[in-house]
Amino acid sequence: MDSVGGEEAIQEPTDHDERILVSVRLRPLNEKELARNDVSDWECINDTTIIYRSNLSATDRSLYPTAYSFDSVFRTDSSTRQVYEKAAKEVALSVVGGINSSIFAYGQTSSGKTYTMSGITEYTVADIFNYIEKHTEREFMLKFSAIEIYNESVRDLLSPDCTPLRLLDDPERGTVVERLTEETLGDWNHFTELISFCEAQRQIGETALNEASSRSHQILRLTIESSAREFLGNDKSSSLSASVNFVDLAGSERASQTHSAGTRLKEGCHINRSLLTLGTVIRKLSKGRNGHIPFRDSKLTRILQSSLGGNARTAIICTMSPARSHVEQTRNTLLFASCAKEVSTNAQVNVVVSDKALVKQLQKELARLEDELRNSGPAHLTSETAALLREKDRQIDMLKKEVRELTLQRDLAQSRISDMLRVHGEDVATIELQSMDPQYPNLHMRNSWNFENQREEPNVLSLDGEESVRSFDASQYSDGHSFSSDENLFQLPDLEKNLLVRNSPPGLPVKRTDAVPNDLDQKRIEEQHEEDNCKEVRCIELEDVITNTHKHSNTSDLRSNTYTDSNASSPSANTAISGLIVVDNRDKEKVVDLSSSGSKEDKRLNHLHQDFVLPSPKEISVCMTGNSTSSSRTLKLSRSRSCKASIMRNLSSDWFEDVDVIQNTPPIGIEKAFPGRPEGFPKNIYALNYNANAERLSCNGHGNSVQNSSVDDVQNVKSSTNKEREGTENINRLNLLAGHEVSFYCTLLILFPIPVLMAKYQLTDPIDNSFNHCSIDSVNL
Ligand SMILES: Nc1ncnc2c1ncn2[C@@H]1O[C@H](COP(=O)(O)OP(=O)(O)OP(=O)(O)O)[C@@H](O)[C@H]1O
Repeated sequence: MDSVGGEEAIQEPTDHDERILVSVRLRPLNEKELARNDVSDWECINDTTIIYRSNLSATDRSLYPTAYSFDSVFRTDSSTRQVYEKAAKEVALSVVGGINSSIFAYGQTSSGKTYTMSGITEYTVADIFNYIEKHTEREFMLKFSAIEIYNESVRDLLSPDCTPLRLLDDPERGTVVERLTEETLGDWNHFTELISFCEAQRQIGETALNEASSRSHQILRLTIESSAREFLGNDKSSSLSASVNFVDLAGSERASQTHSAGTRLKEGCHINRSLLTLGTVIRKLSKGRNGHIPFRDSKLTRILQSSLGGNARTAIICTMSPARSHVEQTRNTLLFASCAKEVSTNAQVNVVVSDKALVKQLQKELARLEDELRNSGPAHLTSETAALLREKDRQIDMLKKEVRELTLQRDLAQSRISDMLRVHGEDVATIELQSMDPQYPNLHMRNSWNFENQREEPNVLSLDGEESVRSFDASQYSDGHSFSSDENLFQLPDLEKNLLVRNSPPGLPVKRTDAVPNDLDQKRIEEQHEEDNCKEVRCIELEDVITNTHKHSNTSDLRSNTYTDSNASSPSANTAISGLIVVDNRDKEKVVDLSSSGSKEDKRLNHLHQDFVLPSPKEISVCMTGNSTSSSRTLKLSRSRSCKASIMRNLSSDWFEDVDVIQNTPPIGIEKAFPGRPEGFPKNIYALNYNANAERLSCNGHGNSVQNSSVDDVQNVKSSTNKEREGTENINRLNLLAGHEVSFYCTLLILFPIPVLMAKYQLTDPIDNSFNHCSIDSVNL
């Protein structure tokens, strides 16, 4: 039911909340009460106040009030007409003005609810008929319906069918009863017939307190629709529609008082339960509409929801018995009434617009909108706006032409660039093929660029395979460092290459140097990497600074003493720290190539190695005792560009020239006590590799005489350098001391490059290879 405010409102809508009108009616003592000499303890002292006259005990006086005030109180001698006139008429007759209204009768069983509500219903209907008769300018339509809620089932009292009815939620009308009979009320007689029919249908039972006790809640509804006869059939036609509910509640009762059992007891339970919900709703509504109101906890409150706190005017008449025997039930009724008078409703006039009026109104609105649309067309464009649009169109055409020209120029430039790149790529390929070393094809397998990046940022590639390869040799280090070892890469060049290619992330290009580059940039990058690769060479400069006289100097001591300020974290730095490794990628690549190639040279080397007998560590230690105990040296490691340059030169044929020089280098005096090593031998160490066993042996102190000798050898080398001028005399002394073993060394050195020997010894038998123990690389002499 729409409530949009009407053009024909016959009553001003109530824009403010209105309290429920609450009255109390006190009935006289009935025959049964008089028969048991029950006394009346309640008295209406005025039109609004009722008091409890009996003397209360101290306890009851603190618990219960003695006076209750309401909108109206009616004495025992008050007629129903008086109750209606004062407590219900105004509210009930609001329905004729389009306002919903409800009249409740609430009280304990046999208190006079039915007696009161029957009279009020009749008076109301009678007054409505009178109103209709007086307002002939309006056309009215009355519809009557009646339901009862018996044991929580809704029943149509105007229908002989006792089938329970369902409750539906209508968005406009709220809760409605499905298939409820609505009888159009014709006249007074018709009304009385319907009332009589409803009374006959209602569930009535006999209890100890009431011979004709209503065992159900009864709701009689009268709906009134009215329209002004003046506007009937024209555009201004509208109607008012409202309903008035006459609610005769079942009486609250105590089974002990009603002596109910069986069916009556069951009825009493349902009655009390629904009344309890009604009391809860009223109590919550009396405290405001905040929070949840349990309207849906019972069908009674669900049906009366709008009447209790919505769009309706409501009046509650509480009936009570004055008998002392019912004082407790009477107090409950007064408590309910006290809460109910705090509840507010907000009733509004319900105006129903007719379909014809609604169509007229919509057509008028449509015409207005169409006019607005026509008036906003292009005909109303000003000349200034049209000129602006033409200018914009001209600019758009110019921009389109410019875009076409630029597109042609771009395509031409791209074509030229493609031709240049094609020609340039062929040149680069030719250059790269020519630059590859046919003797060491595997040198390109190890890309220095990748190697450099792996050393600086090992996590970039995150190659599991590579890490596993590195960890293989890292485990050999006695100090537990897991840094990468270049030697590991050299031992497995092909594996690394495959891993790099296979395991490289998609976004990270892995460059293989065995592939021919296709542009000059690639070649430039490789050259740059080769340059960077050379920078990786660490050189060890020996200082003849005698810091102490450690008798058993070893590599670990050297490391701890020398690199006290070394915080290098790169693998290169770590390598240098751990084992005094000097890395020259190119040297290593050559070593790998030679060691893995299985060449004749390699086989010869193996053969020689089998026949090669080194002096025992003990013998060397004895021989070196004089120098090793006299001084130990602090090694100072530093980058040296000159060292790098020297190494790069020695990688080629210059290396053999140096061998000749070394071979001709006169021996020095130190070799007097070192019969197993030639004087010039250290000069040719380019890439000596640290071996874990070396460090392990070095920890053995005096037992590692070879390790000790390696340090002394360095000193001896420098000493010998200073003494080369002594000539052939020293050579003879060296030959005398070294005997045939020294000669064998020299011969071996002449026949094979030192790096080949070093690599071979390291790879084939790293534990017994005494060269590894020297751990000195690239000595600048
Ligand atoms: N104000 C009154 N004056 C004289 N008699 C009354 C009055 N109110 C009620 N009675 C009588 O009391 C008896 C019980 O009344 P009524 O049936 O209306 O009570 P009730 O509240 O409807 O009971 P129930 O809840 O059991 O239906 C009836 O016989 C009725 O005539």
